[in-house]
Amino acid sequence: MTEAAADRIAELSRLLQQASYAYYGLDQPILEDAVYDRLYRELQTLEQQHPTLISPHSPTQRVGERPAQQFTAVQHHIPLYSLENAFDLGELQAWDQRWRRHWQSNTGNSSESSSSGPSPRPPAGYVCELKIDGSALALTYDHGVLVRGATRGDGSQGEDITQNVKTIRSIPLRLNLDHPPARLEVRGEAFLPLETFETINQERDQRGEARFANPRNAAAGTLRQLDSRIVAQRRLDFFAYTLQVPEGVTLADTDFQPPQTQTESLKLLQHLGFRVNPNRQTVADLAGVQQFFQQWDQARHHLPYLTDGVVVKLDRQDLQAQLGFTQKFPRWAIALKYAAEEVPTRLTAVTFQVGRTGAITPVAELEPVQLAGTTVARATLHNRDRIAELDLHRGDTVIVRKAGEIIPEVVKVLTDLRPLGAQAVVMASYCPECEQPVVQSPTEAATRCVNPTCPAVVRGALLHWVSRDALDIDGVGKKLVDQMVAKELVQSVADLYKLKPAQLEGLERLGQKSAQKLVGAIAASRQRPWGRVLYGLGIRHVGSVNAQVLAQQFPSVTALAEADPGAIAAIHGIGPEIAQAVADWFQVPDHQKLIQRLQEADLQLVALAPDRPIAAPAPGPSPLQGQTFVITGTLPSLSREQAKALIQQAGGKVTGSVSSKTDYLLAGEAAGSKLTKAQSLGVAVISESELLQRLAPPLATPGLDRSL
Ligand SMILES: NC(=O)c1ccc[n+]([C@@H]2O[C@H](COP(=O)([O-])OP(=O)(O)OC[C@H]3O[C@@H](n4cnc5c(N)ncnc54)[C@H](O)[C@@H]3O)[C@@H](O)[C@H]2O)c1
Ligand SMILES: [Zn+2]
Repeated sequence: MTEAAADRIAELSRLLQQASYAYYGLDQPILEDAVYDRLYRELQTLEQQHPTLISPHSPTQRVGERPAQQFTAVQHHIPLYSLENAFDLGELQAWDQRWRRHWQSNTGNSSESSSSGPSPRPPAGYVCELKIDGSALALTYDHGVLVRGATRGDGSQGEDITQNVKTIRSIPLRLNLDHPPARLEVRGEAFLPLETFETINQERDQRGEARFANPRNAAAGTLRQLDSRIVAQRRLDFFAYTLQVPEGVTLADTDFQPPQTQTESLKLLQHLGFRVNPNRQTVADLAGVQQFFQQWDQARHHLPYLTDGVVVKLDRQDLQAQLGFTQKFPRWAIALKYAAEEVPTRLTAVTFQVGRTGAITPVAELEPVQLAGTTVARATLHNRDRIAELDLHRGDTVIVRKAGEIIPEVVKVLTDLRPLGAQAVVMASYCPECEQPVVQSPTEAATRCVNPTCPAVVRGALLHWVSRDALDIDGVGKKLVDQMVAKELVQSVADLYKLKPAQLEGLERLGQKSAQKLVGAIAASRQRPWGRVLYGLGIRHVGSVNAQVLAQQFPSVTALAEADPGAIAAIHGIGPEIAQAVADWFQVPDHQKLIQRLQEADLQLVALAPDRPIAAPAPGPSPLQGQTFVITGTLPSLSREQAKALIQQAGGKVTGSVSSKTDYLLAGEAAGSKLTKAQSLGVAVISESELLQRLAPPLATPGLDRSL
């Protein structure tokens, strides 16, 4: 185990070092920040578990990079630190506990508040500031005059970029004080507004130069331009966030009032002539922090500059002084990061999924990670070509991406972190469902199972058929479809229309009544118009909109099946690709058979006026033969449409108004005038369950010989 850990530590350190150099030294990152952060965290955790393996050169032991050659290196008067990251609220709370414990042990266990429990609570307030995605600057003002501007560098040594800093208009060259102290240090973030960033990249494109990956690198690169005139053109901006009085500087005889809190510091910085980010808030507790964080999660996207989190700082500067710094971070501040869209994780296995078209999708099974606010344990690998392109191997560290609502996908493999002797991942050659050999399409990347009775294909076809935009059959979900296919009750969508309640009863969570209801819902789908049926067939490229267009132009299945692909392609909005897919579909004998069976099952394969009466009842027992029903009120479980279909299927007739010819009024809740009329005419009034009982006996008894 230690050996594996040592290997991983070595690999991670090497990669992070490379990335850090590319990032700070060249301003051309090779990793996304979020990916860097996670790998860094992994290294940190491993080092904590194996402290003997920590090297003094580990990326966890240092801040930033040494200053580059082209500028004069300068020693910072006060070191610049990095910030610790919290990736969620749990980590924020852990930080809160940590500083409190540290404070307790360093201040002799005394609590300023009256409580003396295990967790001391010095009165804390927090300042929430947006974490500006730019480059840190250290500014030195001697007697109120800007004398030096430096990059952070490795935290103790930075680069002297005073000439460049002086071009930034939001940095005052002289402080707004009549009697300034001998020295003041100001820190803040230099950044490029998004708009400027875009312009710079366009210019770089034109000159054939590499684009900057993000505004932060562009800002850092700009600050280290040797020609200050270029810097001046680029219009960097600056937000100040720290004001410090170096040790030994006396404030007597000055008009400088040292601030006691970060809140006061920010106000004072503004007064001194700096731009301070207005989007900040002083809050009493972590709930306030959370609220600020959430508020800016969306709002930050409307800002003209990039932010990647919220910096939370203890407001009281006496607390800050008592807590001090670790080797890299202040103990009194933390960066709460917004959810990333790309993170690294490890591939544990590759599985294969069969879709309704038989297409086989390789799926990466992953060590679960938090990504864009959800836990991700699987990601799509798309197809065979993609696997090859990624050069995916078992045990690889991969980068998964999830933006917006998109399904997570593997976008990259970190080959530097590949375990020794790892085996390449290859596409399945047999269908994982039916074990038939798969077929590689000659024209596209897809690999397919071409077995028409492959359970996965049948299940997919059924789920598509019952979906909302297709036949919209209520109550048929994935679970039920899985069971119907597994029990071989249904092998084609046409089989649905032959189902009897008795066959469905006993399937998981399906009683007599719900089986009845389901058959009713299936029967009701016979009324869906031709366009929906066409969409339900699941012809490739024929989405619900295309299906409507086709159904309008070709008012029957025969017309469409016999149409020339050229005629189909000529329709506005339909192209040759769709036309060919339609023509091909009708060529397949299995599909022709399906159409015939759907015709027999009385589905709408012809466009008709919408008020077309319901089709003739399906063959079978007709317990309601010759009886006339009227439906009123809200039924407890069936929709009116479903009840109507059930009655008609059993040979009954449904009319709209009660008369002496009405045999039954099927009444639900809130039945009104029809009920009164039925009662006055002496028409029998029945409930939904009474109706279902009338339908049930011949259908619900398994094994009953219905040919009697
Ligand atoms: N992509 C890569 O390959 C790569 C390599 C190295 C580092 N990085 C990135 O750099 C980060 C580490 O760099 P870092 O040490 O600069 O830490 P950091 O950027 O995570 O946090 C510290 C910095 O935040 C900035 N900051 C912005 N707003 C602030 C505010 N209101 N108050 C205080 N500070 C504020 C300051 O510049 C400060 O130095 C990592 O989190 C990583 O995302 C990326
Ligand atoms: Zn198969």
